[in-house]
Amino acid sequence: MLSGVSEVLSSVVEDVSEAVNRNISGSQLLHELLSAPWLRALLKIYECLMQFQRLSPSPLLPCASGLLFEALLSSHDSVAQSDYLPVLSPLPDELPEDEEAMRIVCLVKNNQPLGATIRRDEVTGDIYIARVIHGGLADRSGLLHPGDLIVEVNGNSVVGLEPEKVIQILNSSIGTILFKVIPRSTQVTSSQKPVYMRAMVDYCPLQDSSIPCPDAGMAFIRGDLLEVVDQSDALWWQARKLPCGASFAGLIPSASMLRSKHKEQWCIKTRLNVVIFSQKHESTFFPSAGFRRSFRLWRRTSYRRRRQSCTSCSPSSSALSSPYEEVALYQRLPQENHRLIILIGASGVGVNELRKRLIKLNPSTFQGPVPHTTRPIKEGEQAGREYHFVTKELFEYMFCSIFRFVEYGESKSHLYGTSIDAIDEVVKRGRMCIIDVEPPGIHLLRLRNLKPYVIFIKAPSPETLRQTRRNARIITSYAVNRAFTEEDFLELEDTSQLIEAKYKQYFDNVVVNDDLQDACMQLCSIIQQAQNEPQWIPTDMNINTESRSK
Ligand SMILES: Nc1ncnc2c1ncn2[C@@H]1O[C@H](COP(=O)(O)OP(=O)(O)OP(=O)(O)O)[C@@H](O)[C@H]1O
Repeated sequence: MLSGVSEVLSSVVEDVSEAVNRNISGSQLLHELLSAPWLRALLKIYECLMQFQRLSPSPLLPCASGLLFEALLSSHDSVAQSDYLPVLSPLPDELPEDEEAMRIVCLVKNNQPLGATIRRDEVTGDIYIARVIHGGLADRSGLLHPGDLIVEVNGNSVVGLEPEKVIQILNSSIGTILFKVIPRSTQVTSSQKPVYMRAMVDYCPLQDSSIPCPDAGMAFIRGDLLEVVDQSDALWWQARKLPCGASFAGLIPSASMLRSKHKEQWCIKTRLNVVIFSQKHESTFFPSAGFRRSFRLWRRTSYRRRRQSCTSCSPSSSALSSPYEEVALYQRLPQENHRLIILIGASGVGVNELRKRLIKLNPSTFQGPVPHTTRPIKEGEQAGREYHFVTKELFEYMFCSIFRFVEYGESKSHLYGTSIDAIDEVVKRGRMCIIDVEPPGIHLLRLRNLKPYVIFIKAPSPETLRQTRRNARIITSYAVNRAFTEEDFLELEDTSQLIEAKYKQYFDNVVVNDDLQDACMQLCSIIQQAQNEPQWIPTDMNINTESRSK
């Protein structure tokens, strides 16, 4: 009867097809429905199930009796969805305390150094990883750490070997290097944020006998911007030079290390009776008497004397105390005061000429500070326009007690000077203050509210000076105003180099004053950038507050 369901269906379909032939309305639709394959398949399943039921099947395993079909399918689904990884047996509870886990590290050698230094324990003869260079091969592998004990390199036991011998094995390995190491029991994970610093001294690892690994050392010169990525060692830091070229860092002496090195060198030199710098002059950061012609006074007679005092290449006392200066990126906001623009250069190079031209070019933007003087006011002059006319007592008070002068000088028994207040006045008025000072004057102006941007006006070669200064006049005293001589050109180049060598760490930019027009245009664009684009500035601009109050 059950198998007859399909047969009944077939005969019904036959009848319906006859009705289709006779064009009876609706028969076509009914025929299609009854001939549908799904209906036939469904009937087939039904027939099979009925047949099984008739046979009364029993479960193969006794425990499976009573299983519901849905439960079976649900079990199948949950098994199919699970991951079954091999389960490791648990560690025994009583492991011996001196049990050491060995780690096998495989590094693929490329053109870069491995980026790790080693040291030998003099007592045990064990070889350890001393430091891992940031960004190097070993660091990027994440598998070698300072303090790891190296047991084997490429199958060679290194215990008791001289570090040089281990290096030899490492250097002679081609392709991959297999280390067997016992990791340091407590791993120190260093997650230091980089600190940005400007180098205030020069350093060359090849001339430093104390560096643990000269090959890993990084040379730098004053003014270089360094990204210090690791300061975990008190003596040796790791850093990269910015803008960043290398992917891995180099070793540099820490600030305290450099301080003691320079102190040592300084002591040796003073013992040899070599005058490195005028200690009194540098420690107070106060410029020697003498000032630029922008004060309408003359200073050139002291040219050679000044050269000795302010352009010696030796480290200054400030560099000795802070061999690195921490810096941060600063972007001036439109509502903030403009940064002070300082022009520095050898006397006669054209600093004053460039400054005057900039102001003439855009008098509503650029302005110089009004100097103070003790001389009496002349006819046609206006107080606060040409000069601030003050008494000698007030001038001396400003100079001695409140340290308000950036530069000062005396001419024909009258005192002249540029004060910080006069600079402040220009800045507060929303103008861009542009000033030329003697190099030591930079220190006094490194103030948070002024955020000075220092541009070095460099002398071109004597050859270019000869060509460009044919019609220029040099004023060597009130009485002498003459053409440049060959000696002036050589001296200009010489002094320019000396100033650069000593003060370059303070320069934000350099302009070579060859063609006057070009130099002026270059200055304009640099100043624009200084005011509107992010620049690295010392994190603490008030560094002179302390020295000035001494
Ligand atoms: N690029 C240049 N080409 C030709 N002449 C120049 C150039 N720069 C400056 N001069 C001329 O050189 C002379 C000296 O320049 P300036 O007075 O500006 O020197 P300075 O650096 O301010 O030195 P000081 O502070 O001793 O006066 C001036 O006559 C000036 O016009």
